[in-house]
Amino acid sequence: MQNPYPVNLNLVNKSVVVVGGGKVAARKINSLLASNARVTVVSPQLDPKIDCLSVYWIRRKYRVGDLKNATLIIACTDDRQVNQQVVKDADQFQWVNNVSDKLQSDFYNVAKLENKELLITVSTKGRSPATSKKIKQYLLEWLTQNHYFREDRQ
Ligand SMILES: C[C@@]1(CC(=O)O)c2cc3[nH]c(cc4nc(cc5[nH]c(cc(n2)[C@H]1CCC(=O)O)[C@@](C)(CC(=O)O)[C@@H]5CCC(=O)O)C(CC(=O)O)=C4CCC(=O)O)c(CCC(=O)O)c3CC(=O)O
Ligand SMILES: NC(=O)C1=CN([C@@H]2O[C@H](COP(=O)(O)OP(=O)(O)OC[C@H]3O[C@@H](n4cnc5c(N)ncnc54)[C@H](O)[C@@H]3O)[C@@H](O)[C@H]2O)C=CC1
Repeated sequence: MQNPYPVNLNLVNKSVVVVGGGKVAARKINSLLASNARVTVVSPQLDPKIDCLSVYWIRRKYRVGDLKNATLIIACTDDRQVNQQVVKDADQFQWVNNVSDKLQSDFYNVAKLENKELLITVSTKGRSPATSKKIKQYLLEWLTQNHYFREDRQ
C-alpha cells in the first residue's frame, strides 16, 4: 500500500467480523470494542483477553457465509490459508485486513495514542509494525514530558 488514505472511522453499530480469536485478535478486538463496534468472532477458541460477553462468539472454525453483513473483516487466524480464504470470500464492498499478509489487506491497523482530547496514530505503511509501536512509545514520552498528553483518569 504505497499511497494509503488515512481516516478515523465511526464504527458505532457497524458489524465487524473477526476470524480467529487468539492474541493478535485480542488486541484488534479490544480496540474495536473501545470504538463501540459490534464484533462477531468466529473461532473454536477465545483468548482470555477477549471479553466473551462483549462480542458475539461463533464457537467453531470459519465457514463460507460467516462474513455476511460485515462492514469490516479481520482475518486473524494462525493459518495463512484460512486467512487467504477469508479474503477470497469477502465481496468487493467489504474491507478486509489479513493480519498475516499485508499484500492481501484493504486496510492496515495503526499504533495509537489516545485520550479524551487527542488521537495520534502512527503507520509505517505496512513496512515495520514494530517501528510504529516504538515511535508511539517515544511520542508518548515526549508528549507527556511536555504536558501535551495526559492519560485519562479512571
Ligand atoms: C500490515 C499490518 C496489518 C495489520 O495488522 O493491520 C501488520 C502486519 C504484520 N504485523 C506483524 C508482526 C507484528 N505486529 C506487531 C504489532 C502491531 N502491528 C500493527 C499493525 C500492523 N501489522 C499493520 C501495519 C502497521 C504499520 O504500517 O506500521 C500495530 C501497529 C497495530 C495493531 O495491530 O493494533 C501493532 C502495534 C500496536 C501497538 O503496540 O501500539 C508486532 C509487535 C508486537 O506484537 O508487540 C509484531 C511482531 C514483530 C514484527 O514482526 O515486527 C506481521 C508478521 C507476522 C508473522 O510473523 O507472520 C505482519 C504481517 C505482514 O507484515 O504482512
Ligand atoms: N498483524 C499483526 O499485528 C500481527 C500478525 N501476526 C500474525 O497473526 C497470526 C495469528 O497470531 P496469534 O493471534 O498470536 O495466534 P494464536 O495462536 O494466539 O491464535 C490463533 C487463533 O486462530 C483460531 N483459528 C485457527 N484456525 C481457525 C479457523 N479455521 N477458523 C477460525 N479460527 C481459527 C484459533 O482458535 C486461535 O484462536 C500469526 O500467525 C501471524 O501470522 C502476528 C503478530 C502481529
